[in-house]
Amino acid sequence: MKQIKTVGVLTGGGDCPGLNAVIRSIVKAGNACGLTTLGIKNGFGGLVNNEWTQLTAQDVSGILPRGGTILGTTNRDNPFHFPVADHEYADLSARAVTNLQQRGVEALIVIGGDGSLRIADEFRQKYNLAVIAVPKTIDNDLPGTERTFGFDTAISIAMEALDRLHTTAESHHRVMILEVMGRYAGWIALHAGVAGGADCILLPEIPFRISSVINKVRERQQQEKMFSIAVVAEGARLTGGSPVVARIVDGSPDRIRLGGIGNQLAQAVEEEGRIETRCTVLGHLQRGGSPTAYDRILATRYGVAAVNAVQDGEFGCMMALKNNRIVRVPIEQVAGKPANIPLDDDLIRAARAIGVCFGD
Ligand SMILES: Nc1ncnc2c1ncn2[C@@H]1O[C@H](COP(=O)(O)OP(=O)(O)O)[C@@H](O)[C@H]1O
Ligand SMILES: O=P(O)(O)OC[C@H]1O[C@](O)(COP(=O)(O)O)[C@@H](O)[C@@H]1O
Ligand SMILES: [Mg+2]
Repeated sequence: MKQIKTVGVLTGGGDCPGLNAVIRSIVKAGNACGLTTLGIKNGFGGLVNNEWTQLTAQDVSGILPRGGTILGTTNRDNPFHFPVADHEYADLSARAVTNLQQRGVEALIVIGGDGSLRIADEFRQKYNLAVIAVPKTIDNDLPGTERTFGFDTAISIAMEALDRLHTTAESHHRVMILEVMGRYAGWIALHAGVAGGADCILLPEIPFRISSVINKVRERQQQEKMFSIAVVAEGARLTGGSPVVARIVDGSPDRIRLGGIGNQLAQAVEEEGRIETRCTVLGHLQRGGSPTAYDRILATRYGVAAVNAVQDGEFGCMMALKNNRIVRVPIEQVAGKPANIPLDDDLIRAARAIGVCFGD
């Protein structure tokens, strides 16, 4: 087996805490076995536009606790459908492959989510490119792994927001609604909701009724709890309805950005339930800042595992957490597959058992 000497690494999609920890881990573990790591700036856009940066031990020094990505990222540019002019696209994937070859890059490590995985898989299929993926996203919406890094930090931030909303809700006898991210999956809402003691948790996986939320608020009032807290995932929807779209992002393959359900819910609860209600949209705070200890550890393990896969010459795989071990799963098994919360999820059951309302 030919030993690989140079790898490229890029970060794709929305940023998330722990990206720098993975980059650091790849560079350090790579150095230890004689591997040179080159950084590609700004995700797949930078691969097409030939934007590179060196990644030596010095370059990654001190980045473990830093949020974001030192490489930059984008959730737009897809090399197979690349924006070349206004509303005009071309397949520039061959140029991306040439750019890799010219730098002597023999394998590409993609740190990304579902969108990045699809692109990595297309490079593997069409060019037989040696790709390895590391599962990144605050949304935890990737199949094949029990955890993506970034998720733990996001739920910790959302939990703290819920703690803070509790004290003001209690003082004013109000309903407080927190809208969290997650795209079409409810992982952030479910985990933050349970950790933050929410009374209602509204998920994309379980369409909800306003009346059910109001009933929960009233039930609590009868128990002399004059305030209630609800967490709503940005992808949650009313029974028979669709998710609320906040904006359309041109040039992004997944053009839809969700958001707005929290304010709609607040208005409905206030009008129909006749109780003062406020909504907070947590937004990009969930993606910013320093990773938790859990995410730093997971990110470090993923980085080392990616280098091990390069050393073993095993490509076309995503690093995954299974039973607290890092394993390799074929990218083709996970790319393009949804990763929603199963309805019999243990945490949904536990939450129901302690009286949490899911709006159904
Ligand atoms: N359905 C899709 N098909 C092909 N490429 C996609 C798709 N969705 C997103 N992408 C591309 O994948 C990259 C990452 O996008 P995004 O989905 O936002 O992030 P993530 O990798 O975290 O899921 C971007 O370059 C984007 O253009
Ligand atoms: O940064 P943008 O374009 O507003 O995108 C927001 C979306 O990105 C996320 O924060 C992360 O999603 P990805 O991991 O797929 O990039 C979603 O939770 C949210 O819906
Ligand atoms: Mg995604």
